Amino acid sequence: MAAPCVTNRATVSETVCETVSAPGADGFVVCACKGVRSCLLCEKGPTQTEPAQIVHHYEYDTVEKRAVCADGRAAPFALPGIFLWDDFITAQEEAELVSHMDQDTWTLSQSGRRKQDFGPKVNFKKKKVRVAHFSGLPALSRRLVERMQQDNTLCDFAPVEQCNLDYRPERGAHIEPHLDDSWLWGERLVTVNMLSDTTLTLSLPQGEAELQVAVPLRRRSLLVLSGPARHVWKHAIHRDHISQRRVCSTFRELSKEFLPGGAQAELGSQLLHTALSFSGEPL
Ligand SMILES: O=C(O)CCC(=O)C(=O)O
Ligand SMILES: [Fe+2]
Repeated sequence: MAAPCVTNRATVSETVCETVSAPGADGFVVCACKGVRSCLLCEKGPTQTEPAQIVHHYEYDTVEKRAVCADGRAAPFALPGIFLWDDFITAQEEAELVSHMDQDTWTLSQSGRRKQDFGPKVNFKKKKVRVAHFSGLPALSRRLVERMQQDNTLCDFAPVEQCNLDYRPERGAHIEPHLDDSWLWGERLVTVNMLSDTTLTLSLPQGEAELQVAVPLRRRSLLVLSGPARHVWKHAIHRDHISQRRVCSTFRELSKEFLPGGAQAELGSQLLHTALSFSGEPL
């Protein structure tokens, strides 16, 4: 595939992140980055870079549902597995949701993010799930889940986990390109985007180069990733796509192994029962 819309991508090399004990400008006390992750609190100078990589830039056309070369010089291609629902929530619901989140504790996470988790405690490496402290999805999510189920794409969507993330530009918050787990988590990843517009970047190696597709995420919209967009393309939120505070809630369903007929169906049913009680407190 010819793709002339190109830049060089400098890859950040490992930044060892010390714990910062003084409060930052925004009142946060420590940084939680580990390994290659970093944020503006722990980056004390320019980070070292590895040789630049060629990147071919595309934009996701939400009407045609395909990736279009940013300068129009290469052929568009289909990118299945992206569903966008604009104005999924109202401005009033958004304010209420974020205000509730802000009454709970936000836990520091990697790459300058903060998070709140409503779900089982999971060790993905050891493939262990602990249900003990899980009390369900938050009460306010009941209405959101019921609304999701009104669309064909999500009519049988039954989430067992909700993760709220808080991204702020002053912390350089972002999320590195990654694939979500698919041992425990099922086909659809559903995210509600709040407080500001942003861009989700999908990436795929292409020989020595990389394809990147910018997917616009409007404030108050809902995004579903499935199929190739969930399992083949990595997803990321780049630091320079966070220009104002952004909060999102990601809902995840169970994989086949944890559904009726699967080897861990009993555990799955227990998780679903708890999740959909909507009486959750953050872990
Ligand atoms: O911030 C987002 O929209 C994506 C979050 C994400 O990819 C994740 O939590 O796995
Ligand atoms: Fe993810």
